[in-house]
Amino acid sequence: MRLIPLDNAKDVGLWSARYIADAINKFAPTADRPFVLGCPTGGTPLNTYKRLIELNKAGEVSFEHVVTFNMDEYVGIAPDHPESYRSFMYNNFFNHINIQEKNINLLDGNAEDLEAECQRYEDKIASYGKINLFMGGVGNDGHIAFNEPASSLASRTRIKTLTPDTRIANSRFFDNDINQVPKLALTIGVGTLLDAEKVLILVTGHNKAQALEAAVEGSVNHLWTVSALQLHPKSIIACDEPATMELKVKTLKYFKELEVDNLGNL
Ligand SMILES: N[C@@H]1[C@@H](O)[C@H](O)[C@@H](COP(=O)(O)O)O[C@@H]1O
Repeated sequence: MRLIPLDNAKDVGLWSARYIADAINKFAPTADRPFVLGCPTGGTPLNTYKRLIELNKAGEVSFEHVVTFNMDEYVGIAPDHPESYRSFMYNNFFNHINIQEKNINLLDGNAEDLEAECQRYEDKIASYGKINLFMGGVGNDGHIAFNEPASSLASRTRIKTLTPDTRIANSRFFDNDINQVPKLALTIGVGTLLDAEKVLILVTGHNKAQALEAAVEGSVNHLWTVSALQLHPKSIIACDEPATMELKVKTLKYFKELEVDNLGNL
Protein backbone atom coordinates (compact mmCIF):
# COMPACT_ATOMS: atom_id res chain seq x y z
CA MET A 1 0.00 0.00 0.00
CA ARG A 2 1.11 3.54 -0.78
CA LEU A 3 -0.15 6.30 1.49
CA ILE A 4 0.14 9.78 0.01
CA PRO A 5 -0.14 12.31 2.83
CA LEU A 6 -1.08 15.75 1.48
CA ASP A 7 -1.89 19.01 3.20
CA ASN A 8 -5.52 19.57 2.32
CA ALA A 9 -8.48 18.31 0.31
CA LYS A 10 -7.64 20.53 -2.64
CA ASP A 11 -4.20 18.95 -2.91
CA VAL A 12 -5.78 15.50 -2.76
CA GLY A 13 -7.92 16.53 -5.74
CA LEU A 14 -4.92 17.86 -7.66
CA TRP A 15 -2.74 14.86 -6.91
CA SER A 16 -5.39 12.25 -7.72
CA ALA A 17 -6.47 13.97 -10.94
CA ARG A 18 -2.87 14.11 -12.12
CA TYR A 19 -2.39 10.45 -11.17
CA ILE A 20 -5.49 9.42 -13.14
CA ALA A 21 -4.59 11.57 -16.16
CA ASP A 22 -1.07 10.14 -16.20
CA ALA A 23 -2.40 6.59 -15.93
CA ILE A 24 -4.75 7.15 -18.89
CA ASN A 25 -2.03 8.80 -20.98
CA LYS A 26 0.50 6.09 -20.22
CA PHE A 27 -2.03 3.43 -21.22
CA ALA A 28 -2.63 5.23 -24.55
CA PRO A 29 -6.19 3.90 -24.92
CA THR A 30 -7.81 3.22 -28.29
CA ALA A 31 -11.35 2.25 -29.31
CA ASP A 32 -10.31 -1.42 -29.28
CA ARG A 33 -8.30 -1.12 -26.09
CA PRO A 34 -10.05 1.39 -23.82
CA PHE A 35 -8.89 2.43 -20.37
CA VAL A 36 -11.40 1.26 -17.77
CA LEU A 37 -11.92 3.66 -14.85
CA GLY A 38 -13.99 2.97 -11.73
CA CYS A 39 -15.70 6.07 -10.36
CA PRO A 40 -17.12 7.08 -6.98
CA THR A 41 -19.61 9.73 -5.93
CA GLY A 42 -19.68 11.77 -2.72
CA GLY A 43 -18.16 15.03 -1.59
CA THR A 44 -14.59 13.72 -1.51
CA PRO A 45 -13.96 13.15 -5.25
CA LEU A 46 -15.45 16.51 -6.31
CA ASN A 47 -12.05 18.24 -6.35
CA THR A 48 -10.66 15.39 -8.45
CA TYR A 49 -13.46 15.60 -11.01
CA LYS A 50 -13.09 19.39 -11.16
CA ARG A 51 -9.39 19.08 -11.90
CA LEU A 52 -9.88 16.26 -14.42
CA ILE A 53 -12.36 18.49 -16.28
CA GLU A 54 -9.74 21.26 -16.37
CA LEU A 55 -7.08 18.85 -17.61
CA ASN A 56 -9.48 17.57 -20.27
CA LYS A 57 -10.33 21.07 -21.46
CA ALA A 58 -6.63 21.96 -21.51
CA GLY A 59 -6.00 18.97 -23.79
CA GLU A 60 -3.85 17.20 -21.20
CA VAL A 61 -6.05 14.10 -21.04
CA SER A 62 -8.77 12.68 -23.27
CA PHE A 63 -11.67 10.50 -22.18
CA GLU A 64 -12.60 9.50 -25.73
CA HIS A 65 -11.47 5.94 -25.15
CA VAL A 66 -12.15 5.73 -21.43
CA VAL A 67 -14.88 3.40 -20.18
CA THR A 68 -16.31 4.11 -16.73
CA PHE A 69 -18.03 1.96 -14.15
CA ASN A 70 -19.58 3.63 -11.14
CA MET A 71 -19.34 2.03 -7.74
CA ASP A 72 -22.89 2.18 -6.57
CA GLU A 73 -26.40 3.61 -6.86
CA TYR A 74 -29.38 4.06 -4.61
CA VAL A 75 -32.35 1.79 -5.12
CA GLY A 76 -35.70 3.32 -5.91
CA ILE A 77 -34.99 6.97 -6.59
CA ALA A 78 -35.67 8.29 -10.08
CA PRO A 79 -32.61 8.38 -12.36
CA ASP A 80 -33.09 12.13 -12.82
CA HIS A 81 -33.46 12.75 -9.07
CA PRO A 82 -30.81 15.37 -8.26
CA GLU A 83 -29.25 13.05 -5.67
CA SER A 84 -29.16 9.88 -7.75
CA TYR A 85 -25.59 8.88 -8.39
CA ARG A 86 -26.39 9.00 -12.11
CA SER A 87 -27.28 12.70 -11.80
CA PHE A 88 -24.20 13.31 -9.68
CA MET A 89 -21.91 11.82 -12.30
CA TYR A 90 -23.43 13.69 -15.26
CA ASN A 91 -23.61 17.00 -13.39
CA ASN A 92 -20.15 16.86 -11.89
CA PHE A 93 -18.15 15.01 -14.52
CA PHE A 94 -19.58 13.37 -17.64
CA ASN A 95 -21.33 16.49 -19.01
CA HIS A 96 -18.03 18.36 -18.96
CA ILE A 97 -15.59 15.92 -20.57
CA ASN A 98 -15.26 14.25 -23.96
CA ILE A 99 -16.48 10.83 -22.82
CA GLN A 100 -18.70 8.84 -25.17
CA GLU A 101 -22.15 8.03 -23.80
CA LYS A 102 -21.77 4.38 -24.78
CA ASN A 103 -18.72 4.10 -22.55
CA ILE A 104 -20.55 5.14 -19.37
CA ASN A 105 -21.71 2.31 -17.11
CA LEU A 106 -24.01 2.90 -14.16
CA LEU A 107 -26.00 0.53 -11.98
CA ASP A 108 -29.75 0.86 -12.48
CA GLY A 109 -31.37 1.09 -9.06
CA ASN A 110 -34.78 0.94 -10.70
CA ALA A 111 -34.24 -2.28 -12.62
CA GLU A 112 -37.16 -4.69 -12.37
CA ASP A 113 -34.84 -7.51 -11.36
CA LEU A 114 -32.15 -6.03 -9.15
CA GLU A 115 -30.18 -9.25 -8.82
CA ALA A 116 -30.06 -9.63 -12.58
CA GLU A 117 -28.93 -6.01 -12.83
CA CYS A 118 -26.00 -6.74 -10.48
CA GLN A 119 -25.01 -9.78 -12.50
CA ARG A 120 -25.27 -7.75 -15.72
CA TYR A 121 -22.84 -5.25 -14.22
CA GLU A 122 -20.34 -7.91 -13.16
CA ASP A 123 -20.55 -9.48 -16.63
CA LYS A 124 -20.03 -6.12 -18.31
CA ILE A 125 -16.92 -5.44 -16.21
CA ALA A 126 -15.65 -8.93 -17.05
CA SER A 127 -16.20 -8.25 -20.76
CA TYR A 128 -13.44 -5.62 -20.52
CA GLY A 129 -11.11 -8.02 -18.73
CA LYS A 130 -10.61 -5.80 -15.71
CA ILE A 131 -10.95 -2.29 -14.35
CA ASN A 132 -7.59 -0.59 -14.81
CA LEU A 133 -8.01 1.93 -12.02
CA PHE A 134 -10.77 2.10 -9.45
CA MET A 135 -11.03 5.41 -7.62
CA GLY A 136 -13.07 5.47 -4.41
CA GLY A 137 -13.89 7.37 -1.28
CA VAL A 138 -14.64 5.96 2.13
CA GLY A 139 -17.51 6.31 4.57
CA ASN A 140 -17.00 7.49 8.15
CA ASP A 141 -17.41 3.87 9.27
CA GLY A 142 -14.85 2.63 6.76
CA HIS A 143 -17.25 1.45 4.09
CA ILE A 144 -16.07 1.29 0.51
CA ALA A 145 -18.73 1.95 -2.13
CA PHE A 146 -21.75 0.76 -0.12
CA ASN A 147 -20.00 -2.22 1.46
CA GLU A 148 -21.22 -1.53 4.94
CA PRO A 149 -19.59 -3.00 8.08
CA ALA A 150 -19.59 -6.81 8.07
CA SER A 151 -19.86 -7.03 4.30
CA SER A 152 -18.03 -10.06 2.98
CA LEU A 153 -14.57 -9.16 1.78
CA ALA A 154 -15.22 -11.59 -1.08
CA SER A 155 -18.49 -9.90 -2.07
CA ARG A 156 -19.54 -9.11 -5.63
CA THR A 157 -22.03 -6.57 -6.97
CA ARG A 158 -25.28 -6.92 -5.05
CA ILE A 159 -28.10 -5.22 -3.12
CA LYS A 160 -27.17 -3.82 0.29
CA THR A 161 -29.19 -2.37 3.13
CA LEU A 162 -27.72 0.94 4.24
CA THR A 163 -26.88 1.37 7.90
CA PRO A 164 -28.56 4.14 9.92
CA ASP A 165 -25.12 5.81 10.23
CA THR A 166 -24.69 5.97 6.46
CA ARG A 167 -28.23 7.24 5.98
CA ILE A 168 -27.64 9.95 8.60
CA ALA A 169 -24.33 10.93 6.93
CA ASN A 170 -25.96 11.06 3.49
CA SER A 171 -29.06 12.91 4.69
CA ARG A 172 -27.06 16.12 4.16
CA PHE A 173 -27.85 15.65 0.47
CA PHE A 174 -31.57 15.05 1.19
CA ASP A 175 -32.67 18.21 3.05
CA ASN A 176 -31.11 16.73 6.24
CA ASP A 177 -34.09 14.37 6.33
CA ILE A 178 -33.06 10.75 6.91
CA ASN A 179 -36.50 9.58 5.76
CA GLN A 180 -35.73 10.78 2.25
CA VAL A 181 -32.51 8.74 2.09
CA PRO A 182 -33.08 5.41 0.35
CA LYS A 183 -32.73 2.31 2.52
CA LEU A 184 -31.22 0.12 -0.17
CA ALA A 185 -28.45 0.48 -2.70
CA LEU A 186 -26.74 -1.53 -5.40
CA THR A 187 -23.00 -1.68 -4.92
CA ILE A 188 -19.97 -3.34 -6.36
CA GLY A 189 -18.54 -5.83 -3.89
CA VAL A 190 -15.24 -5.69 -2.04
CA GLY A 191 -14.14 -8.55 -4.28
CA THR A 192 -15.11 -6.56 -7.36
CA LEU A 193 -12.97 -3.68 -6.14
CA LEU A 194 -10.02 -5.90 -5.31
CA ASP A 195 -10.09 -7.31 -8.86
CA ALA A 196 -9.14 -3.89 -10.26
CA GLU A 197 -5.56 -3.54 -11.44
CA LYS A 198 -5.06 -0.46 -9.24
CA VAL A 199 -7.19 1.04 -6.50
CA LEU A 200 -6.94 4.70 -5.49
CA ILE A 201 -8.87 5.73 -2.38
CA LEU A 202 -9.31 9.37 -1.37
CA VAL A 203 -9.67 10.17 2.31
CA THR A 204 -10.22 13.73 3.49
CA GLY A 205 -11.44 15.39 6.66
CA HIS A 206 -11.18 14.61 10.36
CA ASN A 207 -14.40 12.57 10.31
CA LYS A 208 -12.55 9.98 8.18
CA ALA A 209 -9.62 9.68 10.61
CA GLN A 210 -10.82 6.45 12.20
CA ALA A 211 -11.45 4.89 8.80
CA LEU A 212 -7.93 5.81 7.69
CA GLU A 213 -6.49 4.34 10.86
CA ALA A 214 -8.41 1.11 10.25
CA ALA A 215 -7.24 1.00 6.64
CA VAL A 216 -3.57 1.59 7.38
CA GLU A 217 -2.88 0.36 10.91
CA GLY A 218 -5.79 -1.97 11.62
CA SER A 219 -5.98 -5.62 10.72
CA VAL A 220 -7.98 -6.80 7.74
CA ASN A 221 -11.47 -6.83 9.13
CA HIS A 222 -14.95 -6.96 7.61
CA LEU A 223 -16.16 -4.32 10.07
CA TRP A 224 -13.96 -1.78 8.25
CA THR A 225 -14.26 -2.90 4.66
CA VAL A 226 -11.66 -0.32 3.57
CA SER A 227 -9.08 -2.48 5.37
CA ALA A 228 -9.42 -5.01 2.52
CA LEU A 229 -7.09 -2.68 0.59
CA GLN A 230 -4.28 -4.37 2.49
CA LEU A 231 -4.98 -7.45 0.37
CA HIS A 232 -4.60 -5.56 -2.89
CA PRO A 233 -1.22 -5.65 -4.65
CA LYS A 234 -1.43 -2.03 -5.86
CA SER A 235 -3.51 0.12 -3.58
CA ILE A 236 -2.97 3.82 -2.97
CA ILE A 237 -4.59 6.06 -0.40
CA ALA A 238 -4.33 9.82 -0.92
CA CYS A 239 -5.28 11.69 2.23
CA ASP A 240 -5.25 15.15 3.74
CA GLU A 241 -3.81 16.15 7.09
CA PRO A 242 -7.04 16.16 9.13
CA ALA A 243 -7.67 12.54 8.06
CA THR A 244 -4.35 11.43 9.55
CA MET A 245 -5.22 12.46 13.10
CA GLU A 246 -5.65 8.90 14.39
CA LEU A 247 -2.46 7.57 12.79
CA LYS A 248 0.60 7.02 14.92
CA VAL A 249 3.26 9.69 14.42
CA LYS A 250 5.74 7.00 13.38
CA THR A 251 3.31 5.54 10.83
CA LEU A 252 2.80 8.91 9.17
CA LYS A 253 6.51 9.68 9.26
CA TYR A 254 7.26 6.33 7.63
CA PHE A 255 4.89 6.90 4.72
CA LYS A 256 5.97 10.53 4.32
CA GLU A 257 9.58 9.47 3.99
CA LEU A 258 8.68 6.86 1.40
CA GLU A 259 6.95 9.51 -0.70
CA VAL A 260 9.57 12.25 -0.52
CA ASP A 261 10.70 11.76 -4.12
CA ASN A 262 7.18 11.29 -5.47
CA LEU A 263 5.82 14.36 -3.68
CA GLY A 264 8.66 16.33 -5.23
CA ASN A 265 7.07 15.54 -8.59
CA LEU A 266 3.71 17.07 -7.72
N1 LIG B 1 -21.54 5.23 -1.34
C1 LIG B 1 -20.83 6.41 -1.04
C2 LIG B 1 -19.36 6.07 -0.90
O1 LIG B 1 -18.88 5.62 -2.15
C3 LIG B 1 -18.60 7.29 -0.44
O2 LIG B 1 -17.23 7.00 -0.37
C4 LIG B 1 -19.11 7.71 0.90
C5 LIG B 1 -18.39 8.92 1.48
O3 LIG B 1 -18.84 10.08 0.87
P1 LIG B 1 -18.19 11.50 1.06
O4 LIG B 1 -17.05 11.56 0.11
O5 LIG B 1 -19.28 12.46 0.69
O6 LIG B 1 -17.76 11.60 2.46
O7 LIG B 1 -20.48 8.06 0.75
C6 LIG B 1 -21.36 7.10 0.19
O8 LIG B 1 -21.73 6.23 1.18
